[in-house]
Amino acid sequence: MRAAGFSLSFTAASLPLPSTSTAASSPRCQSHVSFRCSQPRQRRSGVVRALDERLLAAATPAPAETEAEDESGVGEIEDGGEREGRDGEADIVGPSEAQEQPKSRRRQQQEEEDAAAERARFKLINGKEIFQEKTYLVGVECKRATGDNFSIEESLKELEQLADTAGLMVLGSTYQKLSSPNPRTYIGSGKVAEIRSAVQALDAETIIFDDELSAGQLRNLDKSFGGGVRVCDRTALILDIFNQRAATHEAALQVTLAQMEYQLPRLTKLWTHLERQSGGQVKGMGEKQIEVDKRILRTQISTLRKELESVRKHRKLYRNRRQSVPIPVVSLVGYTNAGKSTLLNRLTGADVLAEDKLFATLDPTTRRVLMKSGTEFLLTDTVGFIQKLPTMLVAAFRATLEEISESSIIVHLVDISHQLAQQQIGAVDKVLKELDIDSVPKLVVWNKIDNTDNPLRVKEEAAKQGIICISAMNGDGLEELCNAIQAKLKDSLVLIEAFVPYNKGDLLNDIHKVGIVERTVSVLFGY
Ligand SMILES: Nc1nc2c(ncn2[C@@H]2O[C@H](COP(=O)(O)OP(=O)(O)OP(=O)(O)O)[C@@H](O)[C@H]2O)c(=O)[nH]1
Ligand SMILES: [Mg+2]
Repeated sequence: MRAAGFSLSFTAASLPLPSTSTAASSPRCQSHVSFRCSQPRQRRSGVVRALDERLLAAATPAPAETEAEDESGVGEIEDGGEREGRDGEADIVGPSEAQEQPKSRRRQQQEEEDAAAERARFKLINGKEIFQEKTYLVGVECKRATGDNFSIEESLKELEQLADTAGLMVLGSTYQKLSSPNPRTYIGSGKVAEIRSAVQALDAETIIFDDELSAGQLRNLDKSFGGGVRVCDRTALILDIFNQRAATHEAALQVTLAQMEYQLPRLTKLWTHLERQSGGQVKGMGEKQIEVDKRILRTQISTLRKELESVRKHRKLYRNRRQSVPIPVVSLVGYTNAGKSTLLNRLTGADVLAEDKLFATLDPTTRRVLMKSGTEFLLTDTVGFIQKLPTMLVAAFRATLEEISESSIIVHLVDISHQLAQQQIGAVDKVLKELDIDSVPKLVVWNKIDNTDNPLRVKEEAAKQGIICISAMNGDGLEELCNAIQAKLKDSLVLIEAFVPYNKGDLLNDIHKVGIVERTVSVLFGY
């Protein structure tokens, strides 16, 4: 008997594959506050919603200070009412009908203009209608912060970008230098008064704080600013963006879970007026109500967790099935807006949304990349990171993010044209460490080289550090990147020696795809 075939030495991986995303709609809630406005804002949408909104609407009486403010506001906006009064006085001196008519026409015109301006504030973002709330931003610069961190100006600039992504209209911002944030009100009482004046002058509707506020801080700030202004924090804003952008069932479940966990300790602020009404009884109405609400919320959280678990089990099964094709997986990680989706689209011809907004991507997408050498790998694009990433969000997205840990290598994409590239690298490394995935082999890649002032100098600097420079936008450096990925993959693959009979030649094709063939020897033996 004669046997002939190829004796091969090749390296290959056997790794799990992340799932590919599918589209579905996410839940969205509406907010309700209506004040100093010529038209009711029934479709108004803001940053702290859902249960907060329902409870706030039912429970919060307008504080005296706000009522006074509202009255003046109504006077201001219902200009017509005031004029009518003045017209009434004028009647005594006898205004002619001819004089009244242009006035009422002017009033009507004014009302129409106001209504048009109000309508213009509804923006369509990701297919959802968002009301552009007028927003004011507040931060604290802690003196003990280390030099590695974002400066307060930079952090507020990023908060402004986040607000813009959420569809808010930022009117201004301020910050205070403190040794540490005030435990009662985050900022000092003088600063609270200053912000109150600024917010009134600007007619802002929402104040967003640059750090996560405790339940107590939120309650105290709510009281200080009065019921007419919504107070929320960076975490609520990020959660809101995630809520707006969640496109798959799993992402929507994860975001809702994170939102509920955020709301649970903060429910107290909504019912305190009922506690006051109870007149010092041992257990006030509010206290009972809040216990009921917390119980409802806890039940919802545990139902959500179970649902999420079953979705994940299903996805894991799907992933395990795909593991039978052992193609190495390369995960793209990086700060939000670094260009991950643009790179995936460029390398694979995928059609993932890539835009100049933060958190454009939430759900992982995986596509095949075929290199010139004939070798294939799977490239996964996933959610971007940000400094001060809310812990409940990291927890909720842990399962999605942990898939990164099952990759052969991680490509850390950096927007090198960004002023804060170094800080962003630090923030990404921190999250990778938190997720325990800093041990996966990593390739650092500088993107947006075309957007730098001096690309040549940046390339020289990168070469010194063994870093690859690319432009996902115009394709510069992509071949070099693929070669570097291939070289790095080789390190993570295992060596296999195999004998492939000539009559099983099709296997050779598969081997070339899943691994890197190092040596092929034609063998003829037998009888
Ligand atoms: N000039 C330039 N712009 C780029 C490049 N790569 C991406 N961009 C732009 O950067 C913006 C963000 O790109 P995305 O691909 O959405 O970034 P991302 O990392 O996926 O962002 P998230 O999904 O939010 O985490 C888009 O406006 C891209 O057009 C590049 O190489 N050069
Ligand atoms: Mg993206």
